[in-house]
Amino acid sequence: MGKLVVIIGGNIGDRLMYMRKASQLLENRIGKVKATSSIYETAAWGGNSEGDYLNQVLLIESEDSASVILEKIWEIEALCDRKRDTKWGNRTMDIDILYFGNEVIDTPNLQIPHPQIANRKFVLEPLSEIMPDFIHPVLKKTQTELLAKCKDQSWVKKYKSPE
Ligand SMILES: Nc1nc2c(c(=O)[nH]1)N=C(CO)CN2
Repeated sequence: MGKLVVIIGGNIGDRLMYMRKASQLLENRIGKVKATSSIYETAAWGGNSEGDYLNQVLLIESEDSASVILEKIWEIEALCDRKRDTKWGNRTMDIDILYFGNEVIDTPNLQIPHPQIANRKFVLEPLSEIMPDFIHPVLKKTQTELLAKCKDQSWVKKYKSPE
């Protein structure tokens, strides 16, 4: 059983609906969701996005290998109306693997831990909420320590659902 940590998010369409749909599909196809962060509203990171994102981190127990998980994630993104898109462009749903236990994987289409974790507040804020003491298997720092050292100035705030 591997502890999979993913971040889900999107910035176009009915953002909350896509977050719920993605969580449900992750649970049905990949494994039981053990913990979820709050949903955060976050400034678009990178040059090509227009609207603000919703983001959430999920901890999932899975029996699949990392490569099987990646294929399932691509299917789930497609079911959430994800179109072929530009790097860092607008999207209805993006699912990124952040950690898979203490595994370190470095292949062209899969890098675990995700190489940008330490640079992104929209990732470290929800990670610190649900697993503050988890030690990054390469950087050897906790999520709280990484957040404290992160230089990203973009805003990240808890999202209050309109309903
Ligand atoms: N705040 C935020 N910005 C992004 C995000 C995201 O999930 N959140 N995803 C992107 C696609 O790689 C590009 N920029």
